Amino acid sequence: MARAIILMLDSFGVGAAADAEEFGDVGANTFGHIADACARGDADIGRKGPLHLPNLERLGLGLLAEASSGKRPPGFHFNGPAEALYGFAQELSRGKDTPSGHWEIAGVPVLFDWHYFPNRVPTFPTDFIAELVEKGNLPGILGDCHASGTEIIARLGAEHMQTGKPIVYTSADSVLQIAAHEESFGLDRLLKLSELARELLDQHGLRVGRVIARPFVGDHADNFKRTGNRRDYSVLPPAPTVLDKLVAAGGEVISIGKIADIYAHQGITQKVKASGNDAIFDATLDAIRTAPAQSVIFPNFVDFDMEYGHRRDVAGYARALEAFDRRLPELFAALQPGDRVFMAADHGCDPTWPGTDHTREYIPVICFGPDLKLPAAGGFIGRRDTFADIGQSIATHLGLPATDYGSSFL
Ligand SMILES: O=P(O)(O)O[C@H]1O[C@H](CO)[C@@H](O)[C@H]1O
Ligand SMILES: [Mn+2]
Ligand SMILES: [Mn+2]
Repeated sequence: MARAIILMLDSFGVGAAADAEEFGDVGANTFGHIADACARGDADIGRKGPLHLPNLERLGLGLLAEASSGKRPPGFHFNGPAEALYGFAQELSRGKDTPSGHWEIAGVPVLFDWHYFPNRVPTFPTDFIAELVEKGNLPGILGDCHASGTEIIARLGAEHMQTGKPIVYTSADSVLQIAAHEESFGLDRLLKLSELARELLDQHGLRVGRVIARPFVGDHADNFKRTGNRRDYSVLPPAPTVLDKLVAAGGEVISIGKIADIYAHQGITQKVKASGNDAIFDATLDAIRTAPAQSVIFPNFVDFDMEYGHRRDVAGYARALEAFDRRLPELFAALQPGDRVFMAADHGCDPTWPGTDHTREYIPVICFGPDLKLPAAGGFIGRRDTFADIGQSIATHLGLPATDYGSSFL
């Protein structure tokens, strides 16, 4: 029975990509810089000492990071042979955003330019905001700027609760985010407003990747906290992905966490709601135990990005990686013959880098399965020219029509 499990470690980059200069990201390295900080003793909060990822290390993580960044991360001494195919990939898509990375992994790179909002105040077009205010029955909006989502709710959350004006902001990504209080503004109202924003952007011809609803709770700047009720409203991928091809062939695609939102609910047959890396890991194990042949099981481990990368929380990122690694034996035990696990990321988000945005990096590519025969010479699959090599390998494994981009490493 053939199945594919895609473990998306959101933002886990392994060193500046060849074109990092165009993004101001020369020298960025999410994995390498976390390992450096841990080795220096600078990430001893809730954990201690060098970064310890023994399971990922045996799958080739240290080896591939040396190949992608030119430097073996400190503490990673395993010289192989790795228990997986391992390599790293360059992104073909023009943006370093989540949809571009995800769609490319599924065989569809984004070769057009998204619309980005300029880094000035106001950031959004005035006619668009006027229409949003009118059609959304709003007293106005707050924000209208670039911001980090946690900082802006601390700064404007109280005013939002007093005035009823939602907080509308963006970042270096092609996103429009709306933060509003779950109770005082109302979750349903926020979701409807986000849908309206999506429609209006499309009508205004603004090719914005996602509108993101960011509900939060709390009653004071010190305790405002975003909840798991986040929703992303994406445009459709520009061509059928390997997920669409599997669905067309009668297979199952099981989204765990925010995957369904990222693919605009296309090429998905089951949606499992889960929030937080641990709950997502649990749901992944459940799906591995029950999914039929011809399935893709696709979780996104978003905490790496949302809770630690964007927050520039190095110790938190290290803790989350170590927690993920500790749970891998549960996954190994649940796998069945014919299963192939594809471990990847969608972009970088170096927690030591200036600002709070993503970083243009290579992603790790790791593939293993209980009955996958590894070449005697070792499983290094080199530098892949596009993330789409993963989608193409999935198409090969599941016997689906080839995707337009990528070459299979299986
Ligand atoms: O700062 P927060 O609101 O977490 O926003 C981040 O999350 C967005 C979507 O992943 C990114 O575009 C980035 O701006
Ligand atoms: Mn992402
Ligand atoms: Mn992100």
